[in-house]
Amino acid sequence: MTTNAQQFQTLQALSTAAAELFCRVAQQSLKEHAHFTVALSGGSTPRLLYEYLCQEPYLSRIPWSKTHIFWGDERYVPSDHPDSNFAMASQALIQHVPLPVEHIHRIPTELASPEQTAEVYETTLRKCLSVFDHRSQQNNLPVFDLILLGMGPDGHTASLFPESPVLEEHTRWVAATPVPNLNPPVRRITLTYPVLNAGKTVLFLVSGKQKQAIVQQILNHSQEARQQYPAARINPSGNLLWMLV
Ligand SMILES: O=C1O[C@H](COP(=O)(O)O)[C@@H](O)[C@H](O)[C@H]1O
Repeated sequence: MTTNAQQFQTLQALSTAAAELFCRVAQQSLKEHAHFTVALSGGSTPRLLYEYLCQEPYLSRIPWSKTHIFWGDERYVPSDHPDSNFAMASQALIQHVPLPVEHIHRIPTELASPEQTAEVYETTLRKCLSVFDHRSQQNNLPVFDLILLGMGPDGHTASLFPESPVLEEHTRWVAATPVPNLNPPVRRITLTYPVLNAGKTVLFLVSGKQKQAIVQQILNHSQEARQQYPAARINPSGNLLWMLV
């Protein structure tokens, strides 16, 4: 794994750098295996990146007809709900680019429960990624070309929250999880560590002064950070990049 951290002065500068990286990874992936697979994150930070990707100079550099979009996590809400990660990405990006509809692999939150949603999404990942042969040699895990992640003020990433039992999940690729301290409780669906850590390039986009101290502890590989902050346990086999503002 190689780790790299970059600090930016503005969200615009961060989003420009992230858009450049997105294009580079997409083009490289196409050379390697004729597809580009990306897992998107939710939250507020990546929205500007998504808006940039549907404009030049990025739009025409992305092989949309060979791109497959997945999600790293989702709230268990309808797909047009204001809290839906799919809805955000759809409004900011997907509706504006020539992406074939069958390449949009959203987390199906219309199913009867978050558990069933997680199971069905895992089956989707297994089917799609075996067709593309995006599997790691050793343990047959799916290997996304690019995984975008964010980090919450409690150190959560995707929907891996501090002290959640899902942090210890080693077998399932997708899991349902409660969100601590929320009333009424909202449930979520998340990719698990084995999948996130199999990513070829993992890019964290983190904004907010209050998160900088946590990121520093994570970058210093402190043992406390590893125990306290789920984001600290993202150690992919591929490249790990942090873009901070
Ligand atoms: O809950 C979530 O938040 C994190 C971080 O979001 P941000 O608003 O601080 O950028 C995000 O990565 C995750 O996908 C989302 O579900």
